[in-house]
Amino acid sequence: MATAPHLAHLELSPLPAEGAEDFLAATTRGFHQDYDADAARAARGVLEPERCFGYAVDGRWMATCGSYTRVMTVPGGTVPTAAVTFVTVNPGYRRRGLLTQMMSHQLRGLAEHGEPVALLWASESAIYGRYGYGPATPLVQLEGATLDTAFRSDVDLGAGSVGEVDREECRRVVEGLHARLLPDRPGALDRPSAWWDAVFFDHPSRRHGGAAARYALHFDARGRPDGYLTFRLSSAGTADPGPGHTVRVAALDASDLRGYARLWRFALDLDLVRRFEGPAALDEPLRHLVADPASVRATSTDGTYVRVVDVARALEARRYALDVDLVLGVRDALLPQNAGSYRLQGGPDGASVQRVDTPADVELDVRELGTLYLGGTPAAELHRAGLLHERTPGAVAALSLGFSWSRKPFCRDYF
Ligand SMILES: CC(=O)SCCNC(=O)CCNC(=O)[C@H](O)C(C)(C)COP(=O)(O)OP(=O)(O)OC[C@H]1O[C@@H](n2cnc3c(N)ncnc32)[C@H](O)[C@@H]1OP(=O)(O)O
Repeated sequence: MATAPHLAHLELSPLPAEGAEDFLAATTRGFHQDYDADAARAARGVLEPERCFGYAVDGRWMATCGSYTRVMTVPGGTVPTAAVTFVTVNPGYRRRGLLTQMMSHQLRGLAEHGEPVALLWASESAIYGRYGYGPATPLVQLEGATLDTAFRSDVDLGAGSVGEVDREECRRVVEGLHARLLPDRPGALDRPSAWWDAVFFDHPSRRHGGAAARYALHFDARGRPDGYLTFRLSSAGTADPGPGHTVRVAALDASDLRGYARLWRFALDLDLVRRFEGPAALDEPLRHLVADPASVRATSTDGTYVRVVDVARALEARRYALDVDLVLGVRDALLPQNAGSYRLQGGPDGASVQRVDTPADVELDVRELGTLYLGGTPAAELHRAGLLHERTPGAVAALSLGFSWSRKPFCRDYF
């Protein structure tokens, strides 16, 4: 007979090297999804058991947590990053502090292992601030009517073309392109080889009512692929073959603007399609290509959340748009060893950070530092909201300019 939750003995345990099955089943249940053997196989391909743990009762996981070893692009560099995932607590065990225990345990472990930054997608935006995670990569949901999206007459589509290809051909091109485009996009993650199967995994359970994923490449004037598009058509309400589909653009990128523009035209000009939607970066060029800017509606939401686990190493990993020399006073209730005053001397060529005893120019919580870290939100905005305290006049303006970057952060990888 199952143990009653209020009588269960709860002790954090690591996930054994073998036995991921029940762990994955518990996470699936935690997200109210049906267990699917193919999806579990795909998840196992990237699972790092030594980074997973939780609470088991009667040999079954009642709370789960884990992370992946990734590297994230930051302005002008990269930083080793724990991509946090699998966070669930079984309904019988909720709201008795298990998540808080798991978050504390995980953050202490990351600090010990020297991983300076943790990153996650929050299922609900109210959960993770209390653990020092700040919303760092604003995510924009684009949508509109395809027939309204004519481009400005001065948009150059170049002399290339777009053609549909199968998944394997697209994947080969994207693998090369991703490595080339990665350094230019703060917030983006590297993709160790096992991740490519996960990125191109297109199981029906992941389609959210849409049809199977389709793939297209942009070929430059000489026929070389230099851009790609992953899309699916939502078939909701369109059982008959007439017009009325929505094209969901899952990913679109190219090494130059002409390819980018032509890929969008391909998606927006699909016959029988009347609406488009898809996730994009805050600085998505599409909004500037259309003749009628109102034809592309953009709703901003929270994307990934950053948790700075080691202030000095995290700040040294990035570069700064302008020279900054500031002392930041950082509060960190969960990782007291991370709290303190740090002198940041940085600029376009690099940065150095030292712990100091001098008074801070700006005081902030580690959560706000996470929000600032990738340059997605200016410090002045947080200051206006009362979330930073300026002790030296002008310090917030300097922080805003220094932390800004030429590209907005964006993360295309869901984990
Ligand atoms: C990175 C990822 O994997 S994101 C996925 C997160 N998981 C899910 O959304 C799956 C469904 N939800 C769950 O499994 C659980 O509700 C969890 C994991 C979100 C929370 O687990 P619990 O063990 O109940 O959280 P715990 O008891 O430690 O609560 C800690 C605090 O967070 C608050 N909290 C917990 N969940 C939520 C929520 N969904 N929304 C707002 N606040 C929340 C609690 O009220 C509590 O607040 P307090 O410290 O002020 O008292």
